[in-house]
Amino acid sequence: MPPAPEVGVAVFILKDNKVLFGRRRSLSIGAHTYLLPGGHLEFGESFEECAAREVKEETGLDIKDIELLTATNNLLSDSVHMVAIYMRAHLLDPNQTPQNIEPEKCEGWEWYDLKNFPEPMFGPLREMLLGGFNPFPSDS
Ligand SMILES: Nc1nc2c([nH]c(=O)n2[C@H]2C[C@H](O)[C@@H](COP(=O)(O)OP(=O)(O)OP(=O)(O)O)O2)c(=O)[nH]1
Ligand SMILES: [Mg+2]
Repeated sequence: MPPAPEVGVAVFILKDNKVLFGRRRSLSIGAHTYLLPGGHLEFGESFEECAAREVKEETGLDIKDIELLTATNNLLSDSVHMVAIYMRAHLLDPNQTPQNIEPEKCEGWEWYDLKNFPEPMFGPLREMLLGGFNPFPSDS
């Protein structure tokens, strides 16, 4: 039997007109590419709870106004089928700055303008962004 699909939750944290990305170290999926903060959905968690937990664990940031945006469904390798749930959120305290809490996994977190997003971007995210996906609220 092939392994079951996994569920990942990733968060577009919006600050002014920028979004937070971090470049992944050589471990695991998406090695050396830029990803949003996020991780696997745990048993019984809501998407919002998972988003807040992963963002806190990886960046130390507290977020608010956590909302569902979209999902992707990708075969990332022969053995990994990932359903990724994309959320957006704002900083609870706009003056808070991200910390690199898992330096063994991530090179560091930076704010980027999506018109000029960093490369190499994680494949499924690059497809979304090149396709014009906009995580910002339409009234912003
Ligand atoms: N972090 C993150 N994961 C993403 C994104 N897009 C996407 O498909 N994923 C998928 C691939 C990842 O392997 C999967 C889970 O995230 P992760 O790899 O960061 O997992 P993690 O180690 O932080 O968390 P965990 O397994 O310890 O719960 O979600 C994204 O933009 N950011
Ligand atoms: Mg992660």
